[in-house]
Amino acid sequence: MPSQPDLTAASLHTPISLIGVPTDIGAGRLGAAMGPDALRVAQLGPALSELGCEVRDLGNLAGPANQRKPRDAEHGNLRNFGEAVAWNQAVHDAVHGQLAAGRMPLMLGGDHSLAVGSISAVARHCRDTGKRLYVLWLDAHADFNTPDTSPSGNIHGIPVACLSGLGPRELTHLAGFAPALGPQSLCQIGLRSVDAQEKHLIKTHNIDVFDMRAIDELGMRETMLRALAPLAGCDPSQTHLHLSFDVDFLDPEIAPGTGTTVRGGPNYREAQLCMEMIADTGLLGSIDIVELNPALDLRNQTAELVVDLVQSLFGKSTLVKDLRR
Ligand SMILES: NC(=[NH2+])NCCC[C@H](N)C(=O)O
Ligand SMILES: [Mn+2]
Ligand SMILES: [Mn+2]
Repeated sequence: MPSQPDLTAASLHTPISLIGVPTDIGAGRLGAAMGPDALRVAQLGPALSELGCEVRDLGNLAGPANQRKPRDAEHGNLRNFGEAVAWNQAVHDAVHGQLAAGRMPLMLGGDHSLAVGSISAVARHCRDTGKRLYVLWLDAHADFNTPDTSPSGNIHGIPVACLSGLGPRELTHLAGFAPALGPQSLCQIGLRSVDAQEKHLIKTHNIDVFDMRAIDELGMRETMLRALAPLAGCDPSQTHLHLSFDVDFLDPEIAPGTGTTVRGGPNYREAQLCMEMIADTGLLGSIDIVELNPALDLRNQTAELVVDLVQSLFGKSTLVKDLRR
């Protein structure tokens, strides 16, 4: 029997701020800008209140309009660069403000480019407070392209590189320093579609990766034990765990509502176990939910699944003999 986690730990009691980021400026197709509302329709806020969390919905951030442009040689051959920078500045400021106020920011995306802003803000907060930062990146993709290697020019494919200090200064230095994230502070799980040059970068940067082959071989339990091992024994008051959850991490059979599906992802129970083991750490300090695309969803089923999984991050459990939940 594994030792029981201390469920009185901080994260269960940290008040939550929902922050809508209605943009798909970094994605190849339109629709993720409607993600925040789909999560609200699926009752994300009430689902967390039901678990005893204090939840405040701060509404949607404002940002530039979705004027989609072609790749632009002046901006590293990326698409919609200026707009993505403006959105990320807004995200950075909002997240930093909520953390400073002692609240847990939960981003309702929006495409994955927003993670540059959110994680930069978390990194800045951790530097200000002397906390140790650890990021779990759940995704079918590595999002480790640079402007030079990106096959698409889509900015949602480059956030991990930007956070690692590779990319345009406007995105690498949002926190005021770079890199926002050292390789020891990042672990990627669920990868199954990684471009050749991304593989090279992951290797040279020595990023911890549990790809789908690892999950197949180890199972989700052992994968998560290993992914969370660097946090063993950490003092909750000195440690900040950030979860960046790309909906395409999930198998498209259960989560069709996202723009870049890749088959062969975690199933419902594997995803639940993953969330429950993250919850058990008691260290969760901030979350991105990204790439939900209601235009591609079926009767909001992907949004409802995400709400179900987020409930597991906050203590909903299938453990029968644990009366604390
Ligand atoms: N956040 C995502 N869904 N990213 C998909 C990235 C796909 C591809 N690697 C690219 O750079 O364009
Ligand atoms: Mn992805
Ligand atoms: Mn992603």
